[in-house]
Amino acid sequence: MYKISPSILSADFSDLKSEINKIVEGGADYIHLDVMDGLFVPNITFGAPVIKNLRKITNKPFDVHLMIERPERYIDDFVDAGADIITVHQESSVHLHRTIQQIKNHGIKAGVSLNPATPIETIEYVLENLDMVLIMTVNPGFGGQSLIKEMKEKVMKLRSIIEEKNLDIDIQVDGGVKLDNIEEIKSWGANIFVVGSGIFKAKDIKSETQKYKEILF
Ligand SMILES: O=C(CO)[C@H](O)[C@H](O)COP(=O)(O)O
Ligand SMILES: [Fe+2]
Repeated sequence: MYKISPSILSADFSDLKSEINKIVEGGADYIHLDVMDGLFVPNITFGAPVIKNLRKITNKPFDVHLMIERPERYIDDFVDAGADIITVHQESSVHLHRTIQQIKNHGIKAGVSLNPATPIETIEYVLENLDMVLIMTVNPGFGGQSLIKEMKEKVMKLRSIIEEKNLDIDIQVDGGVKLDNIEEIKSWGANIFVVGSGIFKAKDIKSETQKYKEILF
């Protein structure tokens, strides 16, 4: 039920193969891939061609977090690149329900992410179509930021809606997740934890990944 999804955003981009192998050896459940377009967020990372090449390294599920405007334009490319889960932002897609269907029609998992300022109510109408909701606990765009504690109420509210409606939806938390706060975030009701700088800025990436796994079980 509880999963770690290390984000390669803080990895050494000149050596992604060995960086990814280290998190896989450490027990990473997913590989979190942050795609940024310089429009939706003030930063640019990588796109589908890079992900397609990374696909050669591991069979671990690719958890693709799209921080791009009008993501519906690129869903097919990211599926072709090997995405297992595609998460789009509520704020980036005007026809959100249609975008989710576009993802689901490929037979992969669909997630929707909410910026810190976006309330849960904006996605209640699509919840039954989703496999995952990603609650951003930082303003998206960069790794290494501090978790916004006020997101506690949002995660707890979402968990109670999911239980009330008896839905099978993962709650992923992304941004500022560290060894010293992950247990508290787990108690809010999140079950998938994205960890970027907490893992990739550590001296021993493999053993740091193992520590996150151990703390959850
Ligand atoms: O989506 C993201 C930023 O927009 C990243 O996944 C997130 O910031 C992970 O990095 P860190 O754990 O260092 O906060
Ligand atoms: Fe992310």
